[in-house]
Parts: sequence; C-alpha cells; structure tokens
Amino acid sequence: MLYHIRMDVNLPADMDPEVRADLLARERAYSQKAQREGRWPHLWRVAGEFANVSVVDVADHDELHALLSGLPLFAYMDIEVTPLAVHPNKIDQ
Ligand SMILES: O=C(O)CC1=CCC(=O)O1
Repeated sequence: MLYHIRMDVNLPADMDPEVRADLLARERAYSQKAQREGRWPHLWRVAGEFANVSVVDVADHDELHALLSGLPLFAYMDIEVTPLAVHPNKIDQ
C-alpha cells in the first residue's frame, strides 16, 4: 500500500548540538535503510521548510505505524498521512 506522508520537524531551538547531530544521523541511517529496502521510494525536502513529503510503500497500516514510530525524530515531528488509491485515469498502472 502506498501512503503520502508529510513530516514537519520541530526541534527545540535550545537542543544540545550533539544530541541534535546524533538524532539527525540516526534519522538518516534509519530512512536510508528503509529506502534500500524499497519501503520509502520517495523522500523530498519541502523547499524552504524543515519538512519533507514522502511516499512509502508498506503492507498495511500497522507496518506504516511501525515505520513512522521508529523514526528517531518521531517525537519531534508532526506527521500527516494520506492513503493513496489507484487513479482510474492513470495509463501505466
Ligand atoms: O525531513 C527530515 O529531515 C526528517 C527526515 C525524515 C526521514 C529523513 O531521512 O529525514
């Protein structure tokens, strides 16, 4: 199943720089592992914002929740999920 996800990152301005760097490094490793597994086919920066839009490809809502809640930045993000269905007018399904 495909899901469109928007993640807005809200790190505290006074967060310790080493804690911040460690979180970002772990986020990168986590999402790159999911990308290599084919579970995170699109990851785009929202221009001008500390936010991304992504498309993830997982079996069901439970795998989606596990993927998102495992993100090291999970506690610092607002996440909006939109389930995607096939558009009937698309030519290459
Ligand atoms: O948008 C960000 O920087 C947060 C994030 C989610 C997955 C990732 O690699 O970074």
